[in-house]
Amino acid sequence: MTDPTTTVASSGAATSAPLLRVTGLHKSFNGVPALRGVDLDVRPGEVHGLLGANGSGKSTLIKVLAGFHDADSGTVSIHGRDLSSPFGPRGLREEGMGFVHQDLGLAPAGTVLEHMALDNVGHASGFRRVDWTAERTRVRELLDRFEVEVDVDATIDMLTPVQRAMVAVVRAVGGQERIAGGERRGQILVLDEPTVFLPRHEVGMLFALLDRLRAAGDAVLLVSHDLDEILQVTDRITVFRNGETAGTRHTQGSTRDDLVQLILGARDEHVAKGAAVVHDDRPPLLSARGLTGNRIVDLDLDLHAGEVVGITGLAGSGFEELPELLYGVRAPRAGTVVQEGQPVTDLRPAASMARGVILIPADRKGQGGVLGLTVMENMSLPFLTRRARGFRVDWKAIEAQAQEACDRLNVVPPRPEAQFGHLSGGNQQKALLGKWLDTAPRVMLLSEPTQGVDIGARREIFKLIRAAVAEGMSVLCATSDYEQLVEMADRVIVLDEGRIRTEIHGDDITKDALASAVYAEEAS
Ligand SMILES: Nc1ncnc2c1ncn2[C@@H]1O[C@H](COP(=O)(O)OP(=O)(O)OP(=O)(O)O)[C@@H](O)[C@H]1O
Repeated sequence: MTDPTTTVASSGAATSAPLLRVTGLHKSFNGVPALRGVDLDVRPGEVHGLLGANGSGKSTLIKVLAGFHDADSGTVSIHGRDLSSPFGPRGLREEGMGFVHQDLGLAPAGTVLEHMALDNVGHASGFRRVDWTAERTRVRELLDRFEVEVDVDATIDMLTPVQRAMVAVVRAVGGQERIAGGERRGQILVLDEPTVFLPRHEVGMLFALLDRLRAAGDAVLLVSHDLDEILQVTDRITVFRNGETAGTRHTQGSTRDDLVQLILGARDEHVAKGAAVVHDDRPPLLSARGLTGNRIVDLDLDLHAGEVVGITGLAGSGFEELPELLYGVRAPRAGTVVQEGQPVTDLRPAASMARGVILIPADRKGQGGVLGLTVMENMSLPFLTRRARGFRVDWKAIEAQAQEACDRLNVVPPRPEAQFGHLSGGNQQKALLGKWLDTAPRVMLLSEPTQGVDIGARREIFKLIRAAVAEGMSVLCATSDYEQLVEMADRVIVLDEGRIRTEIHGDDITKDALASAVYAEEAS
């Protein structure tokens, strides 16, 4: 089923000898294979995309390279030198690899200088005096070289999101430069979904930094689920499918459909949104009047049965805040909320849940699920009391329900007893969504619901949500993912500085229309 790696003649980076070559790498967890002989090569001066459905093995490969897991077999060669796992706790860092994970690994109170110096200080053997003057010069030079304009004495919490991401990138590259010493070798930087937490308008700044790494002869392995982003920024793309390499393509000449086909092993199946049957003859399921929060100012909103309402805007425009205000995670400064004609007096999460209003937060690891519990335990949390008879909990019924939900949602692995924290990110999100849909909510408040979710699973999630909406649920979806809004929303509200700038309906919701509404000049 594996399609041999395509080698297309091209100029420059794509034809030089690889900086990193992975051959036949295997890794199983408790006898279940996660990597089944993957191959990958990354060349100097290229940004190489790594794509694959949730659970296809991308993170497992990165964790092997980073020394977090040992591979069962296979080789990795860097700069032409063959190495075999285990690579030790520092992984291949000493060999010139740097890793930037989604959370960036930066402490809010630490300064840029402290973070960048940490690698040198931390790995010196025994006690060593830190020559702060020399470190300051080195760090400034490094930041200047990559044109990252930040004050080395600024603490991380003073930086913008993209500045933080750029510091993490330069830190990863700089750390290896120092370790390698002497003549500068090409570095290999692994970036795991770096744009997920970035405001849309800042993504370009990070990509410009990747261009500078490319020009310096470094290589970047970029993991992402965003096909447009991958097509925009990479030179070549490797796709994993079920722990195998499904193929490698040159980006130039590849289309979205080609990639979807490689990822899913099937053609893209667009889910038609269908005409919404909005019940605006009845009282809205949820209304807000004069709602004011930290960013949102005096907002009026009605959510009717049978509709998906999108809300978007620039980062900081307030759209991110709305689900939390309506759910009661944070108290509004002013305004009223009415549910089906009844004023809401207790606007707190537990009371919202009891009224059938649920929130699925963006940060699923931090807020949505309990990593140490099983899938079944996570899925059953919302209705444990309903499944209890006296002091006894009907675990058989819970297990049957969890199994049914895993099958329906295509959760991999489809085992309710699997530990939730061992599921890939997208599968965690599907499991969480499944549990909430099973509570038959009246109103679902979503915040970036398919972040880190692969294209196949996204479609499944959209289908489930549309089905629940057709039954009379109402959805508010706060996201900066325009594609998601095009696919899902019946109308989209665009916020600007906390106020409604415009509203786009039905077929007028296109990526272009959303982008121009979001970025429109103040004059509008
Ligand atoms: N520590 C672990 N224990 C057991 N199984 C694991 C562990 N880590 C990963 N797996 C399994 O290995 C497979 C590959 O997961 P991996 O996280 O590498 O996928 P991924 O491609 O990174 O997915 P995503 O895009 O969702 O992040 C999955 O089936 C996952 O459940």
